Amino acid sequence: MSLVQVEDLSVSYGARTVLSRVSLHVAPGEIITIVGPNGSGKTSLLRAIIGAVKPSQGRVIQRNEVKIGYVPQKLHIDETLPITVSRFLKLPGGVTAEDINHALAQAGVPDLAKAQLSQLSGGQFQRVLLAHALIGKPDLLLLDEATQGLDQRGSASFYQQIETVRQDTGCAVLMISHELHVVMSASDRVICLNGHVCCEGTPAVVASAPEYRALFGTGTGGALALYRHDHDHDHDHGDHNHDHDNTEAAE
Ligand SMILES: Nc1ncnc2c1ncn2[C@@H]1O[C@H](COP(=O)(O)OP(=O)(O)OP(=O)(O)O)[C@@H](O)[C@H]1O
Repeated sequence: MSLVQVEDLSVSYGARTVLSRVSLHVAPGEIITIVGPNGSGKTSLLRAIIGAVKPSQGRVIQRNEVKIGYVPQKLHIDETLPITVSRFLKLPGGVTAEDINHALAQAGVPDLAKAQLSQLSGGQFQRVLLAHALIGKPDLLLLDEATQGLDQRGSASFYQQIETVRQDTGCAVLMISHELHVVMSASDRVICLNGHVCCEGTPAVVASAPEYRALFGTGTGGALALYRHDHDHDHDHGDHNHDHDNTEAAE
């Protein structure tokens, strides 16, 4: 049974509809990447799934007692606030030192418990946010542009970490990619959102193509893949202003 089922979901802010009749499901252990242009409703979709935004139509059905870990797009920490990683991870309450060490190890930063939050690098901070989401032992991890601000190698390394987490815990992952055409190669499915579900499919893995190497070098360990939209189907919508065909390497 699906962990989460989104049925015919629409989301509006005032008179403005930003998501229109979106349906998708997430199966246990599956990795799904959502791509789409800025403002296409990606964050709104994740927020609707966690119940932070009310649908104007349709519904989100969660499997009984499903646990969701959410890594938000941005988290503003007051840099003058002295707070250690360990203290930050304790904030949900009822969290033991063992839970913290375990989550940090799963997130690939076992030695950061005593570090100051404000002194972490971008990549370390993302991993601490990941650890925060992992503390509740989620069945589903929701990641909103978790690699934004990281360089390609940093993104690849983060994606490899996510893959390890999936292998170790069996959790499903629904993540938003901040790039239209580059996704985690371990994605089982890629869904392109543009207010509605524009199209979906598997990522074309072209790690050996010269174009891919030119873009990403060879040091990413195959964690990144280009995604090419598969346009077998018709597009009746007039609102497609993003470029579908810049990844010739996937041909
Ligand atoms: N709370 C809100 N109130 C009003 N409008 C909002 C709100 N949140 C988002 N929007 C608008 O809804 C649209 C979709 O936003 P959303 O953040 O879901 O898109 P996104 O695909 O995640 O964008 P980005 O890639 O830029 O992060 C945007 O035009 C945004 O300005």
